[in-house]
This record gives sequence, structure tokens and C-alpha cells, in this order.
Amino acid sequence: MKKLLLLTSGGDCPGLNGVIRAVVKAAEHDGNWQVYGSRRAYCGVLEKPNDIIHLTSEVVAGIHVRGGTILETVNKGNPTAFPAEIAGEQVFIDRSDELISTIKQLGFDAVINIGGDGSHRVSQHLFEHGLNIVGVPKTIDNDLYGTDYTIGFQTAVDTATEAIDRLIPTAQSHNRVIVTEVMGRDAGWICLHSAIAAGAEVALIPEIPYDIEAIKAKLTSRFDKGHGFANIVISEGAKPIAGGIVSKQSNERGYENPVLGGIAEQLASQIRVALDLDVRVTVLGHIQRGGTPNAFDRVLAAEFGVQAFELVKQGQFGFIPVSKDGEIKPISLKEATSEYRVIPLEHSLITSARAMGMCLGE
Ligand SMILES: Nc1ncnc2c1ncn2[C@@H]1O[C@H](COP(=O)(O)OP(=O)(O)O)[C@@H](O)[C@H]1O
Ligand SMILES: O=P(O)(O)OC[C@H]1O[C@](O)(COP(=O)(O)O)[C@@H](O)[C@@H]1O
Ligand SMILES: [Mg+2]
Repeated sequence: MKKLLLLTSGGDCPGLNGVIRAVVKAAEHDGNWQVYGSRRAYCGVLEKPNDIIHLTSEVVAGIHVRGGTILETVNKGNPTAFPAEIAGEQVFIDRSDELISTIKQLGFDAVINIGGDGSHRVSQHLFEHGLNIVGVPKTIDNDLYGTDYTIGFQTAVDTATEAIDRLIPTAQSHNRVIVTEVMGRDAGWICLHSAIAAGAEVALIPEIPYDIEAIKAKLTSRFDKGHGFANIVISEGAKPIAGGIVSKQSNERGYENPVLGGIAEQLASQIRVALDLDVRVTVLGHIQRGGTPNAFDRVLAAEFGVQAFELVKQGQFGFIPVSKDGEIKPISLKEATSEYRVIPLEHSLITSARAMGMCLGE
């Protein structure tokens, strides 16, 4: 029997468990592979004693309907810059060679890593250093290059849309402006999808730095017409034309990404000062990462899981299945990590939003 190591890395999202189940089921159906899971991404391999569990069909039964990941995950354990303490000093060390040799010593023939852009940059590095690795695209942000959809995105859009829908009646009742801040890092996919789905008047995405004057004009004309409320959706990574993103550095050891959040409050203050309107802010935060995966993400998880296992069987390492123009097909991890996937300015989402009179802060 051959041995396959499975892990989830980066932020969790709905649908991860569906991929785990699909890989295990496909492997059992094939009959030549045993599947194991490293807990907390590669930490399960690097920790002593290691924390690796055998994944059987009994272990994964019914997990595809549950959010999160039964393997747990981390977004601060980069094996190429792993936090350590040497002689009382806090340092970062490259543990990738140790990681690869431990995986080989443990008898694993291949690895499947379910991750996003950050994780697959690590996967590509490990592949170049001799690891037999295949990726699977996940993240609520939908910002992985080469795929139209990542697992978790559609569920996050559903969650954000439902939340905004719930905010509208209260905004209407109080004649308020509501500003909803959604996740997505430097890509506006969640924002623009949920803004269109919920019928927002204003959507502010990182791809289009916003002009506060355009927003003020939109709100003024809307309230002048007698409409009693306004619905603004803003990405956590949005920024004004004169200014930057609102972010801070995490004080968690090994956490590499800037922590985004606070732009909605900044915008709300500007609106309050400029216009005589009542404004309320809701930051959706990790609610967008939770909940049961919707049917789309469950199906995508199943297809990606099966395809990833196929790639392993065929020895096609350094690849990742993607969803492109309605087809599931493999591309290289090198290609998937060659760019960061933002909304192209000519995308139909943007032109449709504009055509319906939605203000994009321009
Ligand atoms: N397999 C892994 N094991 C441990 N930590 C990882 C792994 N892959 C990535 N990381 C860490 O997590 C970060 C990626 O997190 P994040 O950007 O949130 O994830 P992603 O974009 O993959 O969803 C990397 O910068 C790195 O610090
Ligand atoms: O869970 P954390 O560490 O606070 O990270 C929050 C970030 O993770 C995300 O939810 C998902 O991003 P990743 O999929 O890249 O991990 C971002 O939208 C958000 O900025
Ligand atoms: Mg990411």
C-alpha cells in the first residue's frame, strides 16, 4: 500500500472537510493507498512526537456538511520561516528540508495540501525541493490565480449576503446608512458579489480606490430623492484614493500577513462629518468563514478532492486542480502562484454593477 499525507493550511473555510472526505473515499475506492492527515498543517509533521492521524471512511463519514477542518489549520507556521527560539533569542528558521525528509522517513509517497495563495507559495517551494505534492484551491477570498472558484467562497458570499439582507430592515426603520465590512484581503470578490446580491447602493473594493466625494454625492442624491436608507458594502482591503489600507502587524509569532480591518469605521466617520446622516457599521469578520458549506462548495470540494487524488495516482506532482470555464483541470502550482487574483477592471461584475447605477467610489 502507498501512503498519502493530507493537510489543510491557511485560514479555514467551509468545504475543507468535503475535500478530506473525497480524497479518503477516492483512495479507498482505488484500493492502493492509505490516507493520513497532518494536524495543524505541517505542524503535525514538525512537532515531536508528530501529530498525524489515520483517515479512514469511518473517520470522515458525514464530515462534508461541517464547516472548519477536522485536521485543524494554521496561518502562521511557514516551514521556510518557522518561528523558533535559539539561545533565548526569537528567530525564524528554514525547516523545509527537515520537513521533506521527515515526510519521506515516515514513508509517505505523496502529499495533498488544501490551501490558498499563501499556502501554495509554500507548496511550490517544497515541490522545487523534492516533495511529491499536489494542491487543492481553498479560501473564502477567491484570490488564488488560475481558478474561477476556490472552495469556501460561494458559502462566504451566501453568508455575507444574508447578513446584509438582515441589516436592511433595521437601516430602513431608522433611516440610516449601514456600512458592512467584509473579508477578502486585497481582492473584492466577496464584496462585489454580496453587494450585487444584496442590492447595495455603494460597493468599495480594493481594486478601485474610492473617492469620498463620489460616495457623498451618491448618498446625497439618494436621500434627496426621499429614500430613507443606504446600504454600503466595503472590502476590508479597500482604500481611499488619498490614503492607504487600514491594517496592523499581528503580534502573533510567525503571522506574516497584515491584519486588515477598520476601513468601514473610517468611512463611516467621514460620512458623519460630511453629511447629516446616521451611520452604523457592521464588521462581519469570521462569521464569513463559518457555517455549513453550501451545495456549490460541497460539489466543488468533492470534484477537487477526487481530481487531486487522480493527480497523485498519475504522479503529476507540482499541480493543482482548478475550476476554469466550467471544467475541472490541472494547472501547475507555479502558474497558480505566479500572480494574485484580483477582480479585473473590465470584469462583467464591475460593468454590471456600474450599469445598475451602483457607486463603486469613482
Ligand atoms: N503547510 C503549511 N503549514 C504551516 N503553515 C503554513 C503552511 N502553508 C502556509 N503556512 C503559513 O500560513 C500562511 C498562509 O496563510 P494564509 O495567507 O492565511 O493562507 P492561504 O492564502 O493559503 O489561505 C503562510 O504565510 C505561512 O505563514
Ligand atoms: O483568521 P485570521 O488570521 O484573522 O485571518 C483573517 C484573514 O483570513 C481570511 O479570512 C482568509 O484568508 P486566507 O484564506 O488567505 O487565509 C481573510 O479574508 C482575512 O483577511
Ligand atoms: Mg490567502
